[in-house]
Amino acid sequence: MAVRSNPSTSGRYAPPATVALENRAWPSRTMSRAPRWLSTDLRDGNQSLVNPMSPDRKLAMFDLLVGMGFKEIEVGFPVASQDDHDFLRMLIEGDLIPDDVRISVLVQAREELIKGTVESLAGARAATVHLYNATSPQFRRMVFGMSRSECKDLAVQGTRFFLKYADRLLGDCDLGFQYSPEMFADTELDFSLEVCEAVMDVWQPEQSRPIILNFPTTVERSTPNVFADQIEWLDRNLSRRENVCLSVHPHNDRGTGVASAELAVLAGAQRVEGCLFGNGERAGNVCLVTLGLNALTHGIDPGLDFGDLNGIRRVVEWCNEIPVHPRHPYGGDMVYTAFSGSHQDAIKKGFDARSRAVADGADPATLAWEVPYLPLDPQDVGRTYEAVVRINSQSGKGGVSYVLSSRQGLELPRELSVEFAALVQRTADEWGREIEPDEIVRMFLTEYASPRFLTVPVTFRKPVPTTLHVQGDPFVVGSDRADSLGDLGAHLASWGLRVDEIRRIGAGAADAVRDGVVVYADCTIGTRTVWGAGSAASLDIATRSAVSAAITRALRTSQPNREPARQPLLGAA
Ligand SMILES: CC(=O)SCCNC(=O)CCNC(=O)[C@H](O)C(C)(C)COP(=O)(O)OP(=O)(O)OC[C@H]1O[C@@H](n2cnc3c(N)ncnc32)[C@H](O)[C@@H]1OP(=O)(O)O
Ligand SMILES: CC(C)C(=O)C(=O)O
Ligand SMILES: [Mg+2]
Repeated sequence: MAVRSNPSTSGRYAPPATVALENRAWPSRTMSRAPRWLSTDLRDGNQSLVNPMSPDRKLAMFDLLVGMGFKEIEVGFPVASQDDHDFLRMLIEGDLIPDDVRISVLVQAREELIKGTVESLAGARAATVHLYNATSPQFRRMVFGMSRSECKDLAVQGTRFFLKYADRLLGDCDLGFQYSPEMFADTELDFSLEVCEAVMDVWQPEQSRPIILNFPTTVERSTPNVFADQIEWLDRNLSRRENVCLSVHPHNDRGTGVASAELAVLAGAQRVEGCLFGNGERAGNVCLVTLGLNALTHGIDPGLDFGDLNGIRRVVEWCNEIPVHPRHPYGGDMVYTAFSGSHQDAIKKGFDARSRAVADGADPATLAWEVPYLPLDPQDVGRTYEAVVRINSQSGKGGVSYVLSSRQGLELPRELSVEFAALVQRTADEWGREIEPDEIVRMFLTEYASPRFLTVPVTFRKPVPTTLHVQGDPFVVGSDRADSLGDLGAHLASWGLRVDEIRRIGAGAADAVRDGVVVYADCTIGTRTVWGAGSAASLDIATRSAVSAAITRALRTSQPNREPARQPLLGAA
């Protein structure tokens, strides 16, 4: 087969530009606090949708953002469409903007559009006008047909128009100003700086009237380290730095929007613009959920409330009419789920260690989160531990034990869990699908317990050599009060059981043993070791039930044509 030549090697795509930056500082910094966030869900997010949001969807998104704690929200491009304009008016006239929230609106550097934008803000208490024009060589050449100085002049004139109309029309508004050199990442750095300095010469930032300079990777083309270098270079070279809020607006065309934002913050960015779940043009704006929860998992308060992430996701999906990917960091359906055996084993051990620490007095609210394979405690984002472990043919004993323990409070002895996990795995292979937790519980009870004997006392005619694994406290339940495990063995022998050994397992606090004990009997029947399980309020009945179950199993499994487990087991008797 002929191999086609790769276009990247034929000169059609160029390697990224690099930045000559001496002694770059960002690689050795760590983030110590969250940046300011601006949500552009209602602007960059909305402008990228097949169906831009209807007014009720816009309002649901706005309420969500306010509820999460966003203090800066770009609510639209009011001169772009009647819908955007009307929504802005509704927010202002309906007094729907909380006092501590600043709205922002986007506009091109064109006089009539700036005038219309300023007019649309009449009555607003606090607002930022966000002016932009592209500055890259490609745009100057192909889109605007402008020289560098003409392109700079576009930004300068735009700022002047803004001042002119703002002074005339918005006397009482606490008005902020933001400028973005669109296509910043593709623009010569010295030219970006030149344009921003010229804009600042007009705006004259001061402590009481700062400026937001916002640097977008309008189309992400470089690796995040290059963007970080660009931002650190600006951080060093911008004048009036103390009155500049250095903001970034990463897109995700190369799939590195989050990394670009994080490295940019290390490089000096103080503010990040993005969208929830990474909605936005093409491959999206940077995802603010990921950024916020990345901060949280480094012990940094993101200043945003992610406590009901499923609820947040539902609103976002409804507004955007785009589903969130099941593997989306932190918010996807499957991101707290392990199917594979070794992961499940480690997760179960992690949870067990946590339970032990809590039982020893540790406060779960401050106990370090160390459960393997789970970067975040699912409960911190309103998820449960329910789906942390799911069972299919890739699963092992750790996962199966986790399900029985978390669902039913059953703490299986190791040898039994090995045996049962093999049965589950064979069944999953046979069925060719995931096995639900209830099916696993049912499968265990069907296989190892003998409901008929649960409450019926049985005397064994032939002694059955047995090792008992007792979950619960045999000394405080039922009528089998005994002073030691040795006494207990003697007592059980009086019922015809030859008990070779009694082992204690489990803490005994789980549902299954709250009112009694669970006994797992490891019986030697003929030449075989056969397990049975029984649960009852008193130890002797639980034991006889377990041994009876083992004998029944021994008979059943000695039949040559044993039927495979029937599918589905849910609801089976
Ligand atoms: C990277 C981003 O996300 S930027 C935001 C993009 N968002 C949007 O564009 C959504 C809203 N936009 C719109 O609805 C429309 O573009 C409008 C209403 C703003 C303007 O509409 P129109 O003037 O009819 O159309 P259009 O956008 O095609 O105009 C392009 C013209 O504006 C110029 N232009 C484009 N951007 C800018 C800018 N930022 N500043 C000044 N002029 C600009 C172009 O060079 C072009 O000029 P030409 O007509 O002389 O060739
Ligand atoms: C308007 C600007 C900031 C933008 O959205 C971009 O360049 O991506
Ligand atoms: Mg954008």
